[in-house]
Amino acid sequence: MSVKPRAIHFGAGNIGRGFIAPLLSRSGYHVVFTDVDKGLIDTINEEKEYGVHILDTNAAADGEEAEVQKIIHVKGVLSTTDDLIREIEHPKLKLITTAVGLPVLDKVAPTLAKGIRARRLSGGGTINIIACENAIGATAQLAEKVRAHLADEDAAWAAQHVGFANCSVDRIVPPFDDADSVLDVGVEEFFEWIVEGPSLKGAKAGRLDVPIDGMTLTDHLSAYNERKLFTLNAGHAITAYLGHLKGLATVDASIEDADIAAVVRGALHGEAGAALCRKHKFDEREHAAYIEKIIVRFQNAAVKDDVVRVGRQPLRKLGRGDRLVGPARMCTEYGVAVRHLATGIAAALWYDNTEDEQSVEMRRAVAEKGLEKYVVELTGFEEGSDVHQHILKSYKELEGWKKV
Ligand SMILES: NC(=O)C1=CN([C@@H]2O[C@H](COP(=O)(O)OP(=O)(O)OC[C@H]3O[C@@H](n4cnc5c(N)ncnc54)[C@H](O)[C@@H]3O)[C@@H](O)[C@H]2O)C=CC1
Ligand SMILES: O=P(O)(O)OC[C@H]1O[C@](O)(CO)[C@@H](O)[C@@H]1O
Repeated sequence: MSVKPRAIHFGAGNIGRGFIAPLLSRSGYHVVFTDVDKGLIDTINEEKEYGVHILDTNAAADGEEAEVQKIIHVKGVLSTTDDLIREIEHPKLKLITTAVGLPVLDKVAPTLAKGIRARRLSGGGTINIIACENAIGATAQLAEKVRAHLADEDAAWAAQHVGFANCSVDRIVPPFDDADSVLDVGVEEFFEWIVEGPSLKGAKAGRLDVPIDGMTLTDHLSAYNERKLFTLNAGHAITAYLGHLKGLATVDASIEDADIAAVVRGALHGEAGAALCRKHKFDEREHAAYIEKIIVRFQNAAVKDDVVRVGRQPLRKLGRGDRLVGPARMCTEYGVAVRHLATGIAAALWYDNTEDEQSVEMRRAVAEKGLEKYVVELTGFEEGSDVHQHILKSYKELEGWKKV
């Protein structure tokens, strides 16, 4: 039996293979992927390794080959079988992570509950669970869903032996098909994984028994979470929706457009950034540098990130606490005028992609309910309020941006 500590990662997709597993693997964990996709799990078990290609725009411009990091000795188990429950019982298991998409946590929760019960009955030790999804408090949401499936004695055991820690994950990992193996992934060099330290359980409370190289622990996660979601994700979404409107295919092409870059910079520096600095007391100069570094990441042509990937599921992205309406609401709370963010929200409302169910539902609702009422329903900004008016005004103006 391997003596290595083990980690199970739910979702062997882009973030799982391209971000979380590489950090776990280089920190000495044996990584077990679990996924609903049988073909993917079979391939993981056949190939047992894959490459992480670092997509660096400068190297690509100089005609250099991308650096490839090999991830070896990985294993896969199908998430719908009892093999997964046996993995959760495994005495060497230390950590469970997820990157499946926020709505899928509903499906992961009953399996985790079953695994926690099995672990208790088999005398297993303490584990930690971290949901690496693009949402504030994703692990807390998962914890609540898991508890709903636990019997009292299992819940009592879990309260002692299972840590649920929220986190913020940041690395752009688009779909990648420039390699021979379907398991290979292409990633930007940058990454940031910030985890709520006080929620971790183990030999020493507040930290992992086997630390992860590249993971930062913090006592102030909510500030970092909002900083990331309301900057990286906000700017990314605005770039994608405006790019789509102008008929541009990728994020790098969109951010090269001067009109789009002006809206993105206006939204991030003068609005979301101003509100974040007021709320969390971030140093203004450091925050401005953080924003500009993100814009350089968007400009990375080697990443070739499709606007339809970044704009996927617009209704989720228009959620009240999410990347567009969230910072706009924070602005109103901290006395910052909302203009460019209103343009971003309007651009999201224009997002018309028949292959995206949420886009279809949203465009139908705009037509059936009328924009005025629908904006109130989605954003909570009252009809006639300053932000509501600016969303409507931008929506009209953006019609002129549409590629005919
Ligand atoms: N791709 C990126 O650059 C980033 C993504 N994220 C977040 O990470 C999460 C995953 O995103 P991606 O990796 O891009 O998606 P993806 O679609 O590449 O991977 C998701 C994987 O989850 C699997 N899955 C679906 N239902 C499952 C279930 N019930 N049990 C186990 N596996 C299941 C899918 O088969 C797929 O392999 C999302 O919440 C996303 O917002 C966060 C930061 C960066
Ligand atoms: O994964 P989501 O929430 O649909 O949004 C795409 C966003 O997530 C990322 O994949 C990573 O943070 C970004 O590339 C993008 O802003």
